[in-house]
Amino acid sequence: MLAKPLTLSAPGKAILHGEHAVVHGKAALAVALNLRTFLQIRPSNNGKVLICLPNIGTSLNWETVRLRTLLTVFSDGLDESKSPSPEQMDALKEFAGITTELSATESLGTLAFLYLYLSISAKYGQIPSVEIVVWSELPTGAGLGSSAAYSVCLAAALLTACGAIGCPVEEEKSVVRWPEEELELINRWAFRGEQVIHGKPSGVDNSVATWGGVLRFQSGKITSLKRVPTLRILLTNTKVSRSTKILVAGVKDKILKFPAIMNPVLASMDAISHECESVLEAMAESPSQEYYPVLEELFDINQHHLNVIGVGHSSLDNVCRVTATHGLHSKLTGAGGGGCAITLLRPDTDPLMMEAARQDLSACGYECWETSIGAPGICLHSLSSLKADVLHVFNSV
Ligand SMILES: Nc1ncnc2c1ncn2[C@@H]1O[C@H](COP(=O)(O)OP(=O)(O)OP(=O)(O)O)[C@@H](O)[C@H]1O
Ligand SMILES: C[C@@](O)(CCO)CC(=O)[O-]
Ligand SMILES: [Mg+2]
Repeated sequence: MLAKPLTLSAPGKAILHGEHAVVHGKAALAVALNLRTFLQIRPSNNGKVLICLPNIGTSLNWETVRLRTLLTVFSDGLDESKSPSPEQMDALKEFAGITTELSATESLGTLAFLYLYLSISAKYGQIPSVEIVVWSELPTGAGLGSSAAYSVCLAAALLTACGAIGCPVEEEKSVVRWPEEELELINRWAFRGEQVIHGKPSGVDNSVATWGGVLRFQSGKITSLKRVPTLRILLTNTKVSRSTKILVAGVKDKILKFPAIMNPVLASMDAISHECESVLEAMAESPSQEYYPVLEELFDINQHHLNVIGVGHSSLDNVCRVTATHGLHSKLTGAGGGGCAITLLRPDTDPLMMEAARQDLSACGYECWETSIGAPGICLHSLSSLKADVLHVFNSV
């Protein structure tokens, strides 16, 4: 099916408000970042499937005839709205020889790939021999949606290789996107990849990686915000590792243990997302500095809430404290427990003060960088449009 190599990419995301609450049916506001995951898929004629994941130091390959033996486990319930079953996951773990020797990072990335490869192959009756390389500008497991960008890239590449979606070509365009109904299919399959990695994802991260821009997400309903002001955001990676799956499970336990205490907190997080959306709309309508104190206060309140539901970390509190000494407001983003924080910058934030804040954060061992928001979702690239560092990775593996 695949005639030539394809290169595609999907963005990471930052959640402004609503992380964790969104898993329990509340609203989240999320923005696509200009940090992306790139995937190259190449047709192969050696009867093997190879996956190379340089970010996590993994390179694995399997004979397609061996993969074919697993298809029966994946051919019941071919509806893409089904969740991965425990039997399917056990079969994959046994096949891939996943034991405690493999780190969770490697095993989850491998399992998500095998799950999507076999489910999409079973559904569309193809078992393509391909080589796949995935490389990301995003830190892995740091709250910026690396798992969703990975799942969206895999879903788009495998659906294209199996002929389930077309390969959009527009002469003279360096970047092209799939039509809306094909994006919906990519997003549905990517959600299943996220289920392998996260356990119980809400779907917000894969939706942002698929559609890009700025989204409100609630109970599976995706609304693109058409008019948003230009926001400046500083990202800080505390480099404290954590797992979204474990954090999401911890919040669920707390809600079950203390429903009367936790549910009002989730309701308040929902109200914060709605309030923030109204403020962003008003700012887009008539830009004014007067909205910033409101956005900053919402960051502060939500950061306290996230600590209450048990997803804070001393390193994240430290980012808030350090940035506050420079008059800036921060909160964790994504699953928390370490990983990244976001700091709101005003259009007129003094560059010297910003530099002082960055130096203080670096002195704590954190990495920080300013990012722009609202990047495009999953897209196909022409080789000539790829940046040198991305090309270098693909040419060297
Ligand atoms: N580029 C990549 N190569 C291989 N595996 C990846 C890559 N990016 C993400 N993964 C997989 O995703 C897992 C990290 O997912 P996790 O959901 O815990 O973090 P995140 O998506 O970065 O943060 P959050 O979900 O809070 O936004 C890794 O352990 C790995 O299995
Ligand atoms: C923590 C969480 O709300 C966001 C992770 O980026 C999980 C999810 O929505 O799937
Ligand atoms: Mg994730």
